[in-house]
Parts: sequence; C-alpha cells; structure tokens
Amino acid sequence: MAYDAQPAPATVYHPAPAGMNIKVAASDLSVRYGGALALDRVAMDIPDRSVTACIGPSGCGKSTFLRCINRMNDTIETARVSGSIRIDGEEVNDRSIDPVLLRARVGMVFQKPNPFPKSIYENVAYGPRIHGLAASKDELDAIVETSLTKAGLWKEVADRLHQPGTSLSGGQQQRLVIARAIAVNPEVILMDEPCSALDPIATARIEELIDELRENYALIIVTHSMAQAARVSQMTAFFHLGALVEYGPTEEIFTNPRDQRTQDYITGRFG
Ligand SMILES: Nc1ncnc2c1ncn2[C@@H]1O[C@H](COP(=O)(O)OP(=O)(O)OP(=O)(O)O)[C@@H](O)[C@H]1O
Repeated sequence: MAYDAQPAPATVYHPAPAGMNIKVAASDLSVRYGGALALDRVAMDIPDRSVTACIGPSGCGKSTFLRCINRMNDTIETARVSGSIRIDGEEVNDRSIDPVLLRARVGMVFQKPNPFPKSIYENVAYGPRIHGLAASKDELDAIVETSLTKAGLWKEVADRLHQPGTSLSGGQQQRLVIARAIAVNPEVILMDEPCSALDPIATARIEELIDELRENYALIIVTHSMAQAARVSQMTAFFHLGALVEYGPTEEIFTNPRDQRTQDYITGRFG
C-alpha cells in the first residue's frame, strides 16, 4: 500500500504504566520499499518484561516495524530505514552494531515454524556454539536442556533429542524455534503471527508460553487475532497505513480506544 508522506502522524498515547522500564524505543522511524512508504515516522516506547501486541489491517506495516528491531530489513534490497530505533538506549542502526550479534539479542519467531534441517538438539545447540557460549559439551547440553525447558518442550523431546526437528508437530516445532531463540540469551523476542499456522490447542500452549516468557524478556508480537492480542499482551499498538495510530495499555486500547480508526478496527468494522 504505497502512499506519499503526509503531515506527521498524530499518535494517540495512553499514559505508560508506571514502573515499566523501556527496552525498545522508536522515534521518527520510517521505512520505504523503493519509492513506497511502508512505515511513517513511528514513535513508541516498548517496555521490558512485557508483551506488546502490534495489530492493524493487512499491509499496515506491522511486520516492517518488527523487522526494524533486528535489522531484518537490511536483507531486503529495496528497503530504506530512517529515524531511530534503540535497544536500552543503543542505536540499532549504528554502523558499529553487528547485525549477527543483534539478531542473537533480538530473537525472531515467524508465522511458519522454521526449524533447521537438523536434529532437535542441534537446532538449539547451533546458536550457542557459533556464539561461543559453551566451553564444553556438558555446558552445551545444559544450555539445550534449559532452553527446551523454558520453551515448555523438554519433557516431550528429552528422549528423542537426536531426531530431526522437522519430525515434531507444528506446535512443537514452534516451541523448538522459541527454544532456539532463547538459547543465545536474547533480550527481546519478536513474534510475527506465531500461531497462525497452529491449531487451537497448540495456539493455547504458545500463548501460555508467551505469558511465562514475559518474566524475562520483552516480547513483541504481531497478530491478526484481536482475542489473542487481548489475551497475551499488556501493551497494544494499532497501525494503519504505515502510521502508528494509537498505542497504550491493552485494556485501555480495547475498552476505551481514543481514535475512531482503532475503534472501527477492534470492533471489526474494517480490516
Ligand atoms: N519486501 C518488500 N518489498 C516491497 N514492499 C514490501 C515488502 N514488504 C512489505 N512491503 C509493503 O510494505 C507495506 C507494509 O507491509 P507489512 O508486511 O509490513 O505489513 P503487515 O501489516 O505486516 O501486513 P500483513 O498483516 O498482511 O502481514 C505493504 O504495502 C507491503 O506491500
């Protein structure tokens, strides 16, 4: 959905809940693909140890925003990012930032589970090994076990660690991918419609997991499901046509939206 730059988007901010530390801060963040503006001067502060849901109609820029946080837009030839995105105050787009190290700090889970074509063990061990996080086989084994435990998968796979990751069910594969992200000690976990390929039971399991993970990480999730956003997130950002229209505590966005476009979207009038 291409459109020309207009006057600065007027985001409606609800007051941020007291006592939340800011983990990711975007300001004046825009993305163009070729000549088309996909994200228009987004500004938002995302708290640590909580779940922030990004909602909005198809093509409004949710995935583009997510990809700014771990510089995945670098991999898209036509993408041009401007403005600022900081993690703990550090500019992500700074030349001194190594995107490979950044992507360990900012894990990403996609719509379709994408385990490597390797064993369950290797899927989780690969990252810690290449980042030199384990000094011995025992340490690596411990990281694998801890990561699979945190992802709620250990009990199901402990006796089949050397079977292919792809032999697991879709929901298990998604938890494996989450374990793989956790294994390299991320600070932020991005999830782009992580449940859209899963059945309701696997979805419920991932939602429980998201709730557990927020004790330790900042999670940012793109979802098309209003119900899921309401269930799992503490903060919600509503995007429309590349602009962040409204952002604040989920309860307020869903019960008392201040922008008509948010109201229309959450009540199913468009999108
Ligand atoms: N690789 C790309 N090249 C060119 N344009 C792109 C690319 N990726 C996204 N766009 C465009 O940027 C805009 C925002 O897309 P984006 O995927 O971020 O939206 P979204 O809100 O995540 O959509 P959906 O909910 O359908 O996944 C759209 O107009 C889309 O067509």
